[in-house]
Amino acid sequence: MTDVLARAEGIGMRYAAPGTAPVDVLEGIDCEIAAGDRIAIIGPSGSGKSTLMHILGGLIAPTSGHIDWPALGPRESLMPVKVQFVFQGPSLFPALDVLGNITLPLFLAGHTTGARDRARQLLARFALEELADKLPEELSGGQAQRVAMLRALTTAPRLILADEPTGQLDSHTAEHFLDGVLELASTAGIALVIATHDAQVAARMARLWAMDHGRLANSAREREEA
Ligand SMILES: Nc1ncnc2c1ncn2[C@@H]1O[C@H](COP(=O)(O)OP(=O)(O)OP(=O)(O)O)[C@@H](O)[C@H]1O
Repeated sequence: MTDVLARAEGIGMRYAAPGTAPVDVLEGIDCEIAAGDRIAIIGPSGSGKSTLMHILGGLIAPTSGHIDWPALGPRESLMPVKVQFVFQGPSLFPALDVLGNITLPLFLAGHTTGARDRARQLLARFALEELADKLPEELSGGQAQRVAMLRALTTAPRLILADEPTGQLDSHTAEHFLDGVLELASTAGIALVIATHDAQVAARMARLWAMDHGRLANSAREREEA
């Protein structure tokens, strides 16, 4: 059985809005995510990190190249159980409390029994249990980011793609939170891909992908380890 979760070959992404010149935001990207991988994607703003993650998780299709998910199946089967996203912007549903938000993927997948208990345990694991009944508008940015990550963990997906998941946390809280996430991901066999501008977060991941103007350059660290 293959352990390749996602495999991209020659991926390109061209945005073409009516009346404007087309823009190539990704070009010629080859990459692979294996089961249990820990990958940091770094690179300047606008270099294409989010776009690449959205393609790798099947949220959008590339305009050129090929992508498949050998160990997961067809694109339409990926979400919400096998692949989860943590988006850069606010992504919690305003009308649901924190428990409702965390359990949403479980309900969508039909796993209703014990869902709220499981979510409470997850919150307690991160000392966030006092947030359980709060609405998203009552949370700080950093609390909302952590709840979004817990929502991604709740179905124990094979792959989580997280866009700047610690961007609104102070460095101590970010490190502590990441410790817990990495531990849970290891226990549950979840591969984690994180786009980050935080060097300390990137250093915690086993592999480093460096994006530059829509291209993926193998980083020094990955070259050294090859
Ligand atoms: N839907 C879209 N239509 C047109 N252009 C887009 C679209 N989405 C992204 N882009 C452009 O693609 C480029 C790459 O954006 P992307 O968000 O992938 O970069 P990023 O590296 O994640 O940036 P950041 O670090 O600021 O989050 C940017 O120039 C952006 O303006």
